[in-house]
Amino acid sequence: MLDTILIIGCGNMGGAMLAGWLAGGIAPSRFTVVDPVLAEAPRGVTLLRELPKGARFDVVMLGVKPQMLAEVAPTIAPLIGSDTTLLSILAGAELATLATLFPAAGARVRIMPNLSAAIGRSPIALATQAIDADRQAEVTALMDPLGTPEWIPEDQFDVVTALAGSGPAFVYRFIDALAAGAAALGLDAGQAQRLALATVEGASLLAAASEHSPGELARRVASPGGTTQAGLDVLDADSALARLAQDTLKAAADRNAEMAKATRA
Ligand SMILES: NC(=O)C1=CN([C@@H]2O[C@H](COP(=O)(O)OP(=O)(O)OC[C@H]3O[C@@H](n4cnc5c(N)ncnc54)[C@H](O)[C@@H]3O)[C@@H](O)[C@H]2O)C=CC1
Ligand SMILES: O=C(O)[C@@H]1CCC=N1
Repeated sequence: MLDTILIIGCGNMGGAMLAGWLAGGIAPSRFTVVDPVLAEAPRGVTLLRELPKGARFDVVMLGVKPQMLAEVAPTIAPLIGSDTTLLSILAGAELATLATLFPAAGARVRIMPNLSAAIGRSPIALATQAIDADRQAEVTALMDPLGTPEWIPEDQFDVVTALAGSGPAFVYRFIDALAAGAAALGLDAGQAQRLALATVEGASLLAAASEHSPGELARRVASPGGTTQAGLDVLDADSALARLAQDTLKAAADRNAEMAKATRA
């Protein structure tokens, strides 16, 4: 059973996952957080400034910056034994690196969530090696309150990190760009922001709930010869948006591969 959970590094992403677990009804008493900077932990969660000595946890989740892994790993390794499931959300930290740094772990799982874990709506990509089926099912169950867990081959982690991990930032830029474009055309800036956000929220929810693909939904918005088609023609000219999206994802995926190289132990 994955009852007790130690989170090492509870910043933006670790904090979002903790918030999602608590909102999903998991008892706060199951969580211990180690973070030297975090001002306070949610009620009922134990907050430590240093790693506990001699304690054992069913799950140890790494939530520090990837650049810190080599420095902190030797102090974390004594906490990890064959009864420990090691989870890592570190972009670019490969399973082979985790195996070198934490050889005693009973299981090691690489995870790529995003900040929507806080509201239980994150894609959760997972990769592992040589895990027994029961423990894998327990990890999936632990991730369920955070969104939609999907096990994927590790060699797809660069692109999945770009899409699912970094993706919210790209969507936020798109919202801002829509709002700025509308403001430039004369709409009040605050109103433009509200309308842009509500439009993206409604469109996403409808796409998620609909039996139709996003492409078909776009077709349904666009009356032939109407306003939408005039706008789509700009996005589609020379595949402008598609190329921009691909270039954006490629830059993020390439950076993830570089970070993996730099993090390799
Ligand atoms: N921010 C995001 O949307 C996503 C981040 N990630 C990954 O999550 C990890 C953390 O990223 P963020 O939360 O954005 O960074 P962050 O800087 O917000 O969080 C890192 C936390 O680690 C703490 N910390 C520093 N030294 C420590 C130590 N020695 N022991 C324990 N805690 C320590 C810091 O006080 C901070 O709260 C990274 O490895 C990143 O690749 C993965 C997916 C999405
Ligand atoms: O920007 C980063 O490196 C992390 C990984 C995915 C989202 N944030």
